[in-house]
This record gives sequence, structure tokens and C-alpha cells, in this order.
Amino acid sequence: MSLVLVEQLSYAYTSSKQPVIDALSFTIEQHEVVGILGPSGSGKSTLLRLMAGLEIPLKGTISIAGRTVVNDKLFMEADQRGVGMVFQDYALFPHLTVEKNIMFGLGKIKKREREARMHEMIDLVKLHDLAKRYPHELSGGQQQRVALARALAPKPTILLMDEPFSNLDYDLKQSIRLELKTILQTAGITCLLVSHDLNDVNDICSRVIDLTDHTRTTTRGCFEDVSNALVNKR
Ligand SMILES: Nc1ncnc2c1ncn2[C@@H]1O[C@H](COP(=O)(O)OP(=O)(O)OP(=O)(O)O)[C@@H](O)[C@H]1O
Repeated sequence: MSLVLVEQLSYAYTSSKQPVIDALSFTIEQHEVVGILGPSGSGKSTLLRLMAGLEIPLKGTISIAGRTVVNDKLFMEADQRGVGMVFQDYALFPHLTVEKNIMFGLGKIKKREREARMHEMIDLVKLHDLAKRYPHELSGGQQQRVALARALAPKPTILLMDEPFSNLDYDLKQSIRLELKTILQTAGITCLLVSHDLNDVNDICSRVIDLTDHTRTTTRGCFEDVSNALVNKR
């Protein structure tokens, strides 16, 4: 059975009559890294927010790891869904060090276990020398790694990443893409990654969900088609 099942999902913001997401269905298998592509305003961030439990759909069902997290009768709160999220601006706590940012989401376990998990995450994202620093003392790429470590620390079932490269310099992007790919592979995490840049998706993801046309999903090797579809729509 698929790890994530999204069926006939629809959503509209109250201020607009037009649905942002309209009867969208897809599945994600365990350990897949899937890209969500689409032009600005096509609903990429909204889809992640629906999956994370930050918005309530108009219609449809989302199931994660065999549990229905939302349908027309049920709404599971965000912190119960086993979903980790890395936001576009990283959303780090400015008054907490790298270590404390990473430990933040590990509230309910013993201090010794929290610290052990934090050290595992520091190893994973290679931030040993920076563990005592505050977010404003880090580069964009380093902040991204902290955000990633914080999201992975509670061992989520799935990681959602919203435009993970949008705040990075062009020159840095290539190396950080490969770094992220390695970290995701090492962590063995299933991931849904939003981008409007085909290069991000090409380098990191094995499959694309294209929000330009809700009925299409594709696999590696069909990116040319996706690219053309995006260009043709503009
Ligand atoms: N809080 C909100 N209230 C009303 N409309 C919203 C709200 N947030 C987003 N929208 C609208 O919903 C649509 C989809 O927005 P969303 O942020 O999901 O798109 P996106 O594909 O992630 O765009 P981008 O690539 O520019 O980040 C847009 O038309 C946007 O203006």
C-alpha cells in the first residue's frame, strides 16, 4: 500500500470562489522523493499546507501511513500526522541556538534522548562547528540545514519542503541540491518537495506531480514534457 494517498482533494480560500486545488489525486510510495512543479499561484504551497494539517480541505481524503488524516468527517491535528515541514523562509527561532532549534520539536521524550537525537541530526547535516550559533550567525545554506535537521529530528513519516532553494544564491544552489539529495538518501526519508525550478526537481526527485494540469503525474525522463507543458501554459 502507498505511504501517502491523496484522493479527490479540493480547496478554495474563503476570499476566492475559484478552487486552488481541484479534485487532485496522487499517491507516494515509501522512500520516494517527489517534486511538485507548477507556476506561481498554482497551489503548490497550499497542497503542502493541506497535507501538514494547516488548512482544512473543502473535499477529499488524505491518508498517511495507513491512517486517514483528513476526510469529510475527520480532521487530525498537524502535530498528530507524523509530517515534518521545512518552510520557504526556514522559520527558525531567532533566540535559540542551532542545538536548541533542533531539539524544539522533541518535547515529550527524556532530556538525554532528546540530546542524543539532536547530536544524530547535527551529524547528519554536518553542523558540528556551528551547534552553539544563533540563526543570524549562519549562511542561508546553513540555516536550511538546521531547518532540515529540526524537521527530521522527530522522525516524521514524510518530509514536506516548500521551495527549499528560494533563499539561496544561484552559485550555491547546485552544491546544496546535491547535499540535500545525500541527506535525504542517508535519512531514508519520503519527501515531497515544492519547486518552480525544473533543475531542482531534475537533480533531487524521482517523480513529478505537475500542478499545471492536475490530471498528470510523470516520472523521470518525461521532464521535457512537463517543461513544455509549463511553458505552453504561460
Ligand atoms: N491566505 C490566502 N488567502 C487567499 N488567497 C490565498 C492565500 N494564500 C494563497 N492564496 C492564493 O491561492 C493561490 C495559490 O497559492 P499558493 O501559495 O499555494 O501557490 P504556489 O503555487 O505555492 O505559488 P508560488 O510559487 O508563487 O509560491 C494563489 O492564487 C494565491 O494568491
